[in-house]
Amino acid sequence: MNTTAPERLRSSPLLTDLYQLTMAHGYWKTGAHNKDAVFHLFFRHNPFKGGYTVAAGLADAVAWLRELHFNSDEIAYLATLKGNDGAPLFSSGFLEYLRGFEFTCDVDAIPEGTVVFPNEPLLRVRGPIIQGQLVETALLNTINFQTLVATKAARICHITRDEPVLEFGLRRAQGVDGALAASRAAYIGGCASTSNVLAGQLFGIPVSGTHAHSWVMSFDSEPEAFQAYAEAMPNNCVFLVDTYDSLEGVRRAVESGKWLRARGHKMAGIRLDSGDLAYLSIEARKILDEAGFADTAIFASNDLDEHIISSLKQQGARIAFWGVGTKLVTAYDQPALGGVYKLAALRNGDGAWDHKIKLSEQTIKITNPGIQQVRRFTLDGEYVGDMIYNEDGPPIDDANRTIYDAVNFIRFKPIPPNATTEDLLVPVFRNGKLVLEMPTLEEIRARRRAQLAALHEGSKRLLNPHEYPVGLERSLLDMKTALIMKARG
Ligand SMILES: Nc1ncnc2c1ncn2[C@@H]1O[C@H](COP(=O)(O)OP(=O)(O)OP(=O)(O)O)[C@@H](O)[C@H]1O
Ligand SMILES: O=P(O)(O)OC[C@H]1O[C@H](OP(=O)(O)OP(=O)(O)O)[C@H](O)[C@@H]1O
Ligand SMILES: O=C(O)c1cccnc1
Repeated sequence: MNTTAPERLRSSPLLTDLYQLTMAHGYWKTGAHNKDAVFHLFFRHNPFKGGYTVAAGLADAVAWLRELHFNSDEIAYLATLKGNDGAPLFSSGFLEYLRGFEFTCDVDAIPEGTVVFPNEPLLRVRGPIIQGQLVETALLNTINFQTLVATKAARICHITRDEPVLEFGLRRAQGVDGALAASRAAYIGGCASTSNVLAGQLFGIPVSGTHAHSWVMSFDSEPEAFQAYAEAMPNNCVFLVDTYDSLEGVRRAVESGKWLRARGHKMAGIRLDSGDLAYLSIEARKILDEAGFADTAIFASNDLDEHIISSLKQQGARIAFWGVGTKLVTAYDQPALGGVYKLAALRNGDGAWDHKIKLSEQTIKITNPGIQQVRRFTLDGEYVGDMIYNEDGPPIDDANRTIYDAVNFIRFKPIPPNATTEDLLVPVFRNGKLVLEMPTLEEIRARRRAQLAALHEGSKRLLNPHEYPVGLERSLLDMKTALIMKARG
């Protein structure tokens, strides 16, 4: 077996489900492969029972699409696959087609860092159906996970407010790629730094860290450990105080803090990693303040998430830096976003679009047709509703901006006429060529910050958040209803 360069592992066209290739073979064989189609990527529920979601992962999706071609190793591998009769799974003609494959679609997407909601297309692919189909799995893989973790990070950071959240997840993340993607997404979502040094090098995320229990345990006593650390790392001193007795540990840290101060350095912090973090942080704060170390910060870690942090704050915890690992990078309480990718339109022989819906017993799973765009309405700096409309439909009646719930049509909301508008999907690829100047991570973070600031507090609370209004434009609703009626005979 060939060893493949690690970069190719992440950009390979074989990063897909086999069925995408069997369908591609089918489209090619029936000659339908170049029919123009439109697909949308969306999710049906905000994760973590929350009121919003933060889009992330587009940069990786774009990187994958830019590299989309089949090299000779990949074609050779596909040629080895056999059907259940022992004959080759794919015909040599199809493999030749793949050898010359070029991505020529138009892609529009909602930029990373944007606050998004259920049923909104995060990404839209328009072009030959064989291409739109072949990219499904990789797009879902990159966008689902990073969107999930960026949202988790945003929820945690919303609760800590201005107090920095340090992402400590590498050791518990889902493998190497999961860790890197999680560090990137966590930074987009609002974390201040990562402990993952490779993510620091690759993405330019600030790195930070303290020390572990093993450092303390490797000395005969805790004071010796702190003193040796102060001497070795005088400009990065956060002492982990809970190896034996947390409050006694704080008193011992103060002694090394005095040593640091006498030499012009600073005891940056102490870290609590077990026990009652509210009580211990309050007591530690008193010890530090009384010893003249008011500028020494208290760091805390230990299986934290937004709910525990919220409770700790209610208990008056005096924690200034929050180290969060496992529950952030694994999205512990909801390990998948559930984003899907669905066909919405197919061009017919007359050159017009045939709009498609998928029916389901579950109303929520009935897809929305159209060539969708999302229009966001803002009033006095606050988002008041999002309208999903069909770019192929009649012009939007600006005098009637009512949005209709996609699942329950009798729920609707009129949008005030003086609300300003912004269309969220922007061109990313045109005819297979990248046309979007990709934003930096800092720009993405700034977008997330501004977006969350414009979202009503009620949508951001942890418990029973307000459901942000998202609905269909009237003519799209009418089209959806007609398609459902037609499909049901
Ligand atoms: N005051 C508090 N209120 C709510 N949750 C807390 C509080 N203090 C700590 N926790 C959380 O409780 C969980 C368990 O902490 P607990 O003190 O029971 O065990 P621990 O400190 O992890 O024990 P170990 O010594 O095995 O590390 C952790 O997720 C921690 O963040
Ligand atoms: O708790 P997390 O949010 O995942 O944050 C990272 C954890 O990793 C380290 O613990 P370590 O690997 O030493 O394990 P332990 O604290 O569970 O003993 C650190 O002390 C944190 O407790
Ligand atoms: O720097 C730290 O304190 C750290 C890093 C990784 C995991 N836990 C803690």
